[in-house]
Amino acid sequence: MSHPSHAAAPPVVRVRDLRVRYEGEAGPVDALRGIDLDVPRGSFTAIMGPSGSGKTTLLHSAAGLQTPTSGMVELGGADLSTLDATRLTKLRRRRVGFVFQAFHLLAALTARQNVELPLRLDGKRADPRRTQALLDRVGLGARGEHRPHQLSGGQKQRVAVARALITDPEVVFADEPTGALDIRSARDVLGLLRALADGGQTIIMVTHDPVAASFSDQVLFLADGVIVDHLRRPSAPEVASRMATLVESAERAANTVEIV
Ligand SMILES: Nc1ncnc2c1ncn2[C@@H]1O[C@H](COP(=O)(O)OP(=O)(O)OP(=O)(O)O)[C@@H](O)[C@H]1O
Repeated sequence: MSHPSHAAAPPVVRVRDLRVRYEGEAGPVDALRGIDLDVPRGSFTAIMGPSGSGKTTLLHSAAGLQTPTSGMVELGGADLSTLDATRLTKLRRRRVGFVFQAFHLLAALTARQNVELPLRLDGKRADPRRTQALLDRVGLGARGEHRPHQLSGGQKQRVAVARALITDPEVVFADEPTGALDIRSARDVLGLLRALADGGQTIIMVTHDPVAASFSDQVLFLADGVIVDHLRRPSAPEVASRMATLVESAERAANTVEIV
């Protein structure tokens, strides 16, 4: 969890009784079935759970990328359900940052231009000193003029992290940020995320990897659309063991359905 000095501050993300139902072809799917969550400012939270447990749905709902069926999401004090489409777009552009598994950098742009893109899309000018400071922060101070094809996977993801930070967002949401990286680059990126959280940046990350989760302050375990467990100051073996239990019971439940 966050440093004790943050304890009295209001949570940067508040989720109450969040529910998401998809109308699937084979009938409705309740992807989230009543999530309550407070995320302290400056904390690093990992979300884990078996495939289909609702991780991505939770991340997207908390980030304002999708509208829940019911319940409340508050981000930096703004209740997302009260925002019209224009305000929601502004909130997504200015107050949240995203990091994706597949980097999503534009191939034709340099690292510097990729980092500045969120500001340009918002009709703003980038301060070159700020861009340079962010490139320095992610260890790519000398690579600002490189294009994505001239960078390694880990370097591309670090550009993506700098891009997520350019608007000084309330929260950085990361969806499997190390899923496409080798072990060493993954650790570099996780170390960077950890350092950002230590510097006060709030980070929420979906991951399948217990080692990645061990860089966080707290791990939330989802199963079948509810939070069933959480670990503070997690170690990778502890996370792996809880995940193994969850996956086992998810498989048992799936088998039961087949037998019935
Ligand atoms: N657009 C959709 N329409 C119908 N069902 C959906 C849709 N998106 C997700 N689902 C279902 O909702 C449930 C939760 O999906 P979600 O992608 O949030 O899980 P997840 O934990 O992120 O899974 P994974 O680890 O496999 O990415 C799953 O049963 C999934 O099949």
